[in-house]
Amino acid sequence: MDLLNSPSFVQSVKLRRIIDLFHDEARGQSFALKMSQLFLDYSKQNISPDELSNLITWARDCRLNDSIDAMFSGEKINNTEERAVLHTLLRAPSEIKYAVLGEQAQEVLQTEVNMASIVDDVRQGKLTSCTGQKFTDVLVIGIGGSYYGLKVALSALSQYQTQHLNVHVLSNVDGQAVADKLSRLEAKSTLVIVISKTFTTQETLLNAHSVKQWMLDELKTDDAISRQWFAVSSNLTKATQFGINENSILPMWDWVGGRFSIWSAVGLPLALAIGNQNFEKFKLGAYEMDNHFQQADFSDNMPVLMALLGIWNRNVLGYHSLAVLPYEHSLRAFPGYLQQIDMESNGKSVSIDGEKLSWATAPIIFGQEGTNGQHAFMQLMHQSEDIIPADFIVSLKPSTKAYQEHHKVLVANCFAQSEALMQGVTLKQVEEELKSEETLSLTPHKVMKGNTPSNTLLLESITPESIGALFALYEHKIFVQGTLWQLNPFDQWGVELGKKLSSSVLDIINGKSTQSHLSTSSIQLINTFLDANK
Ligand SMILES: O=P(O)(O)OC[C@H]1O[C@](O)(CO)[C@@H](O)[C@@H]1O
Repeated sequence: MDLLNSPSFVQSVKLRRIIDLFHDEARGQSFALKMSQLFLDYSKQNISPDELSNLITWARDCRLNDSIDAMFSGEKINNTEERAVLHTLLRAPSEIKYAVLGEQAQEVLQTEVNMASIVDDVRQGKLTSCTGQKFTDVLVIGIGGSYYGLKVALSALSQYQTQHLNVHVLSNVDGQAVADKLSRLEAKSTLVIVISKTFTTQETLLNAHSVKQWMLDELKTDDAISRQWFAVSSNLTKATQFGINENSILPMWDWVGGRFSIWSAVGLPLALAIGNQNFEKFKLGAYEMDNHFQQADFSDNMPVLMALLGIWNRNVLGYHSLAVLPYEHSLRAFPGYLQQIDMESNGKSVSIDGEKLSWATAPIIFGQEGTNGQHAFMQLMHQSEDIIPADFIVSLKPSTKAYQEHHKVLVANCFAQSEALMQGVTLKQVEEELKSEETLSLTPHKVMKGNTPSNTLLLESITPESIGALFALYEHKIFVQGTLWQLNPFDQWGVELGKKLSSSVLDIINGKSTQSHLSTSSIQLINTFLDANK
């Protein structure tokens, strides 16, 4: 990755004041881009027009276009798992599905039809529980990619949800999380959906077994499982062995990565909440972003620009984190979702061919809904030595008609924070401000470094389309970065050791084995736990 990284050049860019780049009065306008319901302002990034066009040329020289075509045409770009990466197909029209998948497109389309009819039957009360009740609640059991996209989309589109059906998502294996969920449910009116691509994930299976036992204890008939349980998985055998009726299992395919799977039948709980039409609009918003991504020149291509600016901050300016700041209560889970989709995709140090990489890759992603972050970590972002680039996300229209004044204040804070992060306060400005002698000692404490780069993403309003486009925007940004970092963004081998060791620890805890290659620290912890639970 032969990016411009002569130390003197990098130093000159870091010392440059972003605010000085606005001497070019057209900067605000030229460093902004509108795509359907999204507007991206990247003018507060620490990059000049020439530097950006060099980056774009570099991306072209890296044959990024070929990589994009390879993904959309179904090449097995996930080489370590020998899989294609075709989550985009799930939101594409059927003719494109047939063009890429051939006959298998039939199965995909049939699954969409089956899913849509389940949604209608449940929402219209045609599908009822084993006691004949209409369903009032849906409990989703899944983790990681089988949970996060749903969690975000459900809260983001809460205003599009029917009042008759509450959707709950259970991911963590902590018994308290299970107890909390079940305490709000009645077995006779609860539909359960187990989502697991592999149907082997420890947390999901234990949660599913406990919920199954709860329902059997409550309803005392196996009918409950065959009538009220659905599964979404690529492992139909395991799902049926668990006891779910074969006709109630919706397939996933290995060419859909877990963290990119909300567009598949994994979206069933979302469609149940917002209806089939809104779910189609959610996919349509993403499909529009797919077309933009495939067709727009890189200089006007939102995912590519966000990816390149992220690489500029990471690999040229050496910034190690990215703060994701949604000034939108309904998007409060978005930073967590990005932690999975970005850090599980690009959190790697080996190339797609297995070579050790000599450059940095995925940034550390963190964030919180605005304005909460301002009263938490923004102090560090304004005054610590570390520069932490940020993505601000805000809707122009309030999600609720009430409290209009609140939205003005929210938006004002959002715009103010990106400006404050850029401007900062210099020593001279502080001194000028601090008129009186006695406060002069405060001067150094009030200096704010500024020069922190940021993007601001405006959504016209929170709609299924705009949220679909937002998801697809970040999916493609992450794919472009992984490609230009020459790694495989679609596997996650790094999660395996923890899973393996958790089984060894559990075996010791359950007295099934004493043999362990664990450290004396972990052995001590286990013994302390066992003593406490004697
Ligand atoms: O859908 P599954 O197979 O239960 O996996 C859940 C999650 O676990 C992971 O494999 C990580 O452990 C994620 O990639 C995946 O989304």
